[in-house]
Amino acid sequence: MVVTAVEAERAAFERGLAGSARDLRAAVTLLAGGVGAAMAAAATAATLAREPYDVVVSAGIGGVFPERGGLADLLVAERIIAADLGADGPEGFRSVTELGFGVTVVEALAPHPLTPVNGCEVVRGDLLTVNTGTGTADRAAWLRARHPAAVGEAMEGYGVAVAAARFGLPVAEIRAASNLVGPRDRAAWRIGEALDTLARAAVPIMEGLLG
Ligand SMILES: O=C(O)c1cccc(C(=O)CC[C@H]2O[C@@H](n3cnc4c(=O)[nH]cnc43)[C@H](O)[C@@H]2O)c1
Repeated sequence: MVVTAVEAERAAFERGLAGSARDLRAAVTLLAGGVGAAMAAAATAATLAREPYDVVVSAGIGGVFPERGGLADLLVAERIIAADLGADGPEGFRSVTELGFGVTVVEALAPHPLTPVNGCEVVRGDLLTVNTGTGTADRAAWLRARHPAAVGEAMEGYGVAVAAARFGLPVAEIRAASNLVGPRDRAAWRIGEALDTLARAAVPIMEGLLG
């Protein structure tokens, strides 16, 4: 099953699968589950409860750390990390794991091999799940310092990962970079190009995961 946040991402993935030689479109359930980890977790869990699946993929657009990649690159998670789930205080932020409440880091299936998709680089590393999209250099620097292996951020991966784990299933997260993580610059977002990358990556992603 592939879980996106919004319909445009779901449709892009479907468009990509429609071109597959083997009938991947029939083999893959595509779900637009909503924006944010809570919406993603609820939608994923509700769907997983209805029928069995082999693997769950969180897919969509996301922000890329500019020193790790560029716009329209494909980001592949090696780990999915809830980056701002915790508590702030005078000594700084502590994750819920550091507070003794749970797990904020989930190992991900990173499909191999995933070679450049129509000229776009494939960048592997940690993908951060945030509740608030980064909009300042300070926030980007804070995330970078806490997560040196992070390649990008989005808002749903951890929710999908938690739901998949509840059903004993492996999870992957794939993001096509629509924007840079840093000071807010909405005019610089390249959502159309990112959706094209997502469409072109759909078949290699699913072949990499399903074999
Ligand atoms: O308007 C803004 O400044 C802004 C900043 C970050 C995120 C948003 C969204 O509306 C994101 C909603 C949607 O897109 C994914 N996404 C894409 N890029 C990012 C990002 O840099 N940080 C977090 N989420 C991102 C996200 O997964 C949501 O599904 C607006």
